[in-house]
Amino acid sequence: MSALEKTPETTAESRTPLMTLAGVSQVFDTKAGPIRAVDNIDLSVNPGEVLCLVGESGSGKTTAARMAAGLARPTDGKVEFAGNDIWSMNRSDFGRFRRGVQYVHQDPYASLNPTRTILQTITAPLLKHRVVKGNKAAADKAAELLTKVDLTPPENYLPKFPHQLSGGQRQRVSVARALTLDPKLIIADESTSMLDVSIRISVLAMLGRLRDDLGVGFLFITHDLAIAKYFGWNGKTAVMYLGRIVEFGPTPKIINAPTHPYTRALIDAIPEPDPDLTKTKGRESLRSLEIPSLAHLPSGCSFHPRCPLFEDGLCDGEVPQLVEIRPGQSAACHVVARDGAGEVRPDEPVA
Ligand SMILES: Nc1ncnc2c1ncn2[C@@H]1O[C@H](COP(=O)(O)OP(=O)(O)OP(=O)(O)O)[C@@H](O)[C@H]1O
Repeated sequence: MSALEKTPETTAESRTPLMTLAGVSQVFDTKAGPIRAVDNIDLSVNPGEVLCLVGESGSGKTTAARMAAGLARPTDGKVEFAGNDIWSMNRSDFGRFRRGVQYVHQDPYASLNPTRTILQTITAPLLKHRVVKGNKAAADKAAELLTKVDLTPPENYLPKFPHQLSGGQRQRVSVARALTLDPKLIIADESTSMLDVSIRISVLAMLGRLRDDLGVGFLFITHDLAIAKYFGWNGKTAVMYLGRIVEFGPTPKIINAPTHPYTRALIDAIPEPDPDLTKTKGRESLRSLEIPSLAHLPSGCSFHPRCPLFEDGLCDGEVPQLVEIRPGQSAACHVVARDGAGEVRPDEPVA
């Protein structure tokens, strides 16, 4: 049996994370010079766990996700699946890894083949990878998967082409296709951001049910902390800024008791009148709204030109490392590392 056939849940070493990014960086050559879209990040997702990756546009979330999915090779660092370095795997193990990690894109229209019916879209991987034998069994399985993503009755959807479906229905088809190969990890990259609010909520609810019923791990990417709160409350959240992780911890702590000034600013930016989120609002205001270019990163902490806690000579010197501020919650901030983030207020319901 190959090392990959033993899933982490079924082995004695059940503490092995499903997915690990260890010291991973990605450098792109651009006209403005080389940019570190992802700079030395460490992340891991345990079997069945949700890890939310949150940050503004351009913070490096998709680049990190593409490396986790094996779609891009890191410039530095290691990507491991079930404890195995994916870039040292032989072809068949790499294929098994790729089947175990499924990517659901932001734009389902771009990721679905417009010339294939939904039946063809779902049955193609089932037949190619011999999950089932024969067209009849594949069609039955496709119907079962559409039912799982609430496209019912499935026979109404199987003969249709992507353009005949709404955005929310197309995204459900993308999720059904991601489930065909019984993945261990789903990477959902802004999977609901293009949908209208009411449809977004119903697709999120469907994803939440799959998360609970299938025990599959999620790397859930969003620019919106309110969505991370909704989907990843029982999991962990990493906040990215300009290619680096600036805060990491259990989602309730990140939402209700953020320590990094950038996380606090993100929470301030949430327009929704959410009483939990507004509790932490209005603590400090940013010194600048301008996001620096990755090609000309500020020295030291790259958040320092915007940061309300900025201290001359401290914040513009060294790059701050992630250090534990409260149990299980770490932040990369010189000032918070030195002064602490204060006690969690009694009215902050930290799980
Ligand atoms: N192939 C590439 N070549 C050059 N630069 C790239 C490439 N891919 C991404 N980048 C740059 O890397 C940075 C991070 O991009 P990335 O898409 O990972 O961010 P993101 O947080 O996912 O943002 P968004 O939500 O807008 O997709 C951006 O400045 C982007 O322009």
